[in-house]
Amino acid sequence: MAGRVSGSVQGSVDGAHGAASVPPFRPGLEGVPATQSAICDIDGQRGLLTYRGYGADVLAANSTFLETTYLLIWGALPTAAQLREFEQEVQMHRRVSFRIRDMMKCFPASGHPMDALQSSAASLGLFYSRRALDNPEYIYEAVVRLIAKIPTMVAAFQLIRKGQDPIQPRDDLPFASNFLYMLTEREPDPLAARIFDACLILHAEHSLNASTFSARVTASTLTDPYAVVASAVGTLAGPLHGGANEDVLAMLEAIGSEDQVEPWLDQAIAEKQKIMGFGHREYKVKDPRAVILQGLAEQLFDRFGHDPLYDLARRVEEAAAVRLGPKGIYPNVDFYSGLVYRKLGIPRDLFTPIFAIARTAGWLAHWKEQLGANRIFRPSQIYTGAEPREWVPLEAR
Ligand SMILES: CC(=O)SCCNC(=O)CCNC(=O)[C@H](O)C(C)(C)COP(=O)(O)OP(=O)(O)OC[C@H]1O[C@@H](n2cnc3c(N)ncnc32)[C@H](O)[C@@H]1OP(=O)(O)O
Ligand SMILES: O=C([O-])CC(=O)C(=O)O
Repeated sequence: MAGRVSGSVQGSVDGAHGAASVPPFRPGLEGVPATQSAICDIDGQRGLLTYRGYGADVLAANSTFLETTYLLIWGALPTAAQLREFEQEVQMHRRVSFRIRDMMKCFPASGHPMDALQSSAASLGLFYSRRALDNPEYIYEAVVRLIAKIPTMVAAFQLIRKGQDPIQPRDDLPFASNFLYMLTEREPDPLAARIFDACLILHAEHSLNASTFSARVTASTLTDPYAVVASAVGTLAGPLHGGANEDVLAMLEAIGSEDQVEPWLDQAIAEKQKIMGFGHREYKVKDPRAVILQGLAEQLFDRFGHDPLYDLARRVEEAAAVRLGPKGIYPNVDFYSGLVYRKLGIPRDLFTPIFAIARTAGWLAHWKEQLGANRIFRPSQIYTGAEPREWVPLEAR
């Protein structure tokens, strides 16, 4: 049967017998504006990314993750006093209830840390479920709690699954250093901490990507911010989105050596496989974040020793440019981030949870923006199922 649009915008899909004009169906909503937003802008032809008008490259070089979080959520750079207060509040709320830690001890150690994070993020709603969505203080407190506690939960699951007790956050350490400390039980090298903080800035926001769209749809029902973040975490986990960062390293290992790059790519492209860490709905050039992350990886290699997987990654980029470049397919943010995290000694299945730590800033900025001009998301669909038909009793089927 021909598709039929359900809902209040009626008319035929092909326009043959309906007076109302129906927007064309675009799989994946490609090019369809689904919201208005003042948070982030992407110029996908020139490879430019700004948060609230500031270049992401400028922020990565000069700001901190908490300052950038403030900027994203409240729209302007904080004054020194505002930043100090925000940092102190976040620091005071880093601890996670022993009940949540005990719950995490019941999770299977073999489970993926993104699943552990989604469940623990949602569980925060059990403790702080009050919804005062029109109260700026409630918004501030919820932002502080989520930004502060998500990293603690990621680090806690890492230690719990190794059979250890989670360690408490260190009040004397800034955000990035404290996370690395909670993960590794060692105070990180200052360069490593600075580079990690820059990675968080680069992953903090990216307009209406799949997980942020999820966050906004969930927010539009006026549910609590813990449910908003939990639904976004679940969306980020998929291999077409944030989950690609761990698959990139698996792909590089599968390729194995530089002489295998071209035959491996040729076969993968012939089999219509997606090359992980390549391609983007918005960018038709190399993702500007990939350029910066590559530079950060090189800084780490200069200081802590080279990684031969990086040479392989560069060969893949070169060979892929010839084959996929003409289609506008280049490395995205996930291509080089794993090499940075690997050099920092972070286990591979924590790459996407780290992405989630950073993106919580963007999700919350969109949550707040959605609440400011809310209308529930409820698009229409094109029905392609059966025409109304007669019920057939079980014994007659
Ligand atoms: C944080 C992030 O989410 S960044 C993205 C992380 N995801 C990945 O790295 C996974 C690999 N990449 C992809 O799957 C895609 O490029 C996405 C999901 C990022 C974007 O998808 P879309 O905009 O829907 O592009 P779509 O999948 O329709 O691809 C368009 C064309 O480019 C090709 N293409 C896109 N990405 C790739 C890729 N990574 N490798 C090979 N071919 C690709 C498709 O096969 C398709 O070709 P065709 O027109 O000949 O059929
Ligand atoms: O924008 C997208 O579709 C995916 C992405 O790069 C991100 O979320 O950082």
